[in-house]
Amino acid sequence: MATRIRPSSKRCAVIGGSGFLGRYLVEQLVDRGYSVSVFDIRQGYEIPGVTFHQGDLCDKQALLAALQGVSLVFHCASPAPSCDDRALFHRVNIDGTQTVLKACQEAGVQKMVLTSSASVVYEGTDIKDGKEDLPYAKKPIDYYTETKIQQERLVLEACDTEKGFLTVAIRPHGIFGPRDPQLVPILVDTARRGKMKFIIGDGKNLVDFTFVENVVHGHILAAERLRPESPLCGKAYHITNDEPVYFWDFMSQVLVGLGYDPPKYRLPYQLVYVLAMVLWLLVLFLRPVLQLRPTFTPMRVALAGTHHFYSCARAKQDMGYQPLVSLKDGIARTVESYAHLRKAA
Ligand SMILES: NC(=O)C1=CN([C@@H]2O[C@H](COP(=O)(O)OP(=O)(O)OC[C@H]3O[C@@H](n4cnc5c(N)ncnc54)[C@H](O)[C@@H]3O)[C@@H](O)[C@H]2O)C=CC1
Ligand SMILES: CC(C)=CCC[C@@H](C)[C@H]1CC[C@H]2C3=C(CC[C@]12C)[C@@]1(C)CCC(=O)C[C@@H]1CC3
Repeated sequence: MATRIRPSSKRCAVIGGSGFLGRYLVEQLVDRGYSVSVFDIRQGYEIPGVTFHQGDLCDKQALLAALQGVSLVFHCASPAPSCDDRALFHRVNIDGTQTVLKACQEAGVQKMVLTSSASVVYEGTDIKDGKEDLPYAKKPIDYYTETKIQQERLVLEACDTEKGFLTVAIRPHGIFGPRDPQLVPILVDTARRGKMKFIIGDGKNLVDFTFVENVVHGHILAAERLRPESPLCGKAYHITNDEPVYFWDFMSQVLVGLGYDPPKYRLPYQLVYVLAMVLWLLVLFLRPVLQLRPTFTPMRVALAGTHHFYSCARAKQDMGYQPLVSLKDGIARTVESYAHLRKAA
């Protein structure tokens, strides 16, 4: 029989630690004196003292090897929302998360912090100052959201104070910052292709964009405050910058910061949404013969034209959360870091 190493409270594992958020989390944990193991299907970087375990989270044996002696697990792995592969989302976010839970329990892990998403309650229509008690979306906008809902449910239901296995879910929204592979690169690519000329709707829809270091701060606070007697057990928490911003102002600030023109012509939201729907149906119809990836998907149009901002009052109350970096500073640091994506003079 394999000998089990006794878990140490400062020993943690970050599943998905090679990703955008995961790497920031690892760096901050190391700075705070944790000993960190990363488990991911890819190794993106090296940090002295951090152990990398390359593997698929659907493989319990591979996970067990990485979880030896670990008392705290952060699970922030997921396929990218843009991949649109239902089977993959299901396999990783649902079946894989069940495997992670089993492996944690077998390895004697005591706490697990899941990176969920605020979009688990979003159905493509306005959410203003949404609280955590909103019901899960009955009609999720995509497969990513559908499987994030089931993932969050599984993790929160696994919380069991008697067995000594505690869980909590963090729901960030619109994470951005230096090294983000999605938001700024998609935006710049769209601008370079001359498709960032239009504002969808009246331009006054408020949205949360959250600087990555604030998201990390929320995760670490949650881990450190998660105890058998604490209110965090089995609960979900919104973590945002707590400064909702007009979606189109945020986009314009990033674009202008990088030397591109901001969008200025208005298009009615309903019209663009219907056009995106038609285009999407056409793409589905042509899929057997032609692989197309339209910029304007119904999901993206909804994100760009509706309100979706969330209250983080519960995180403030239960874990003393306050954002550390303001939106203004976060945008400035992000723009500065993407010098290579600046418009050529
Ligand atoms: N980026 C955002 O705006 C938001 C992200 N989230 C959540 O935050 C988490 C982290 O997201 P990002 O850092 O943006 O994504 P990312 O794509 O940069 O990182 C995800 C990591 O998971 C790893 N991974 C994927 N499948 C795996 C598998 N089968 N086994 C092991 N590792 C696997 C990937 O290799 C990658 O390193 C995800 O759970 C995502 O759903 C939630 C809300 C907003
Ligand atoms: C707050 C939140 C959930 C942000 C999510 C980030 C991405 C979904 C956005 C990042 C760049 C955005 C973008 C569009 C939609 C939403 C994003 C992909 C458009 C495609 C919307 C329609 C346009 O006019 C072009 C936009 C490019 C950038």
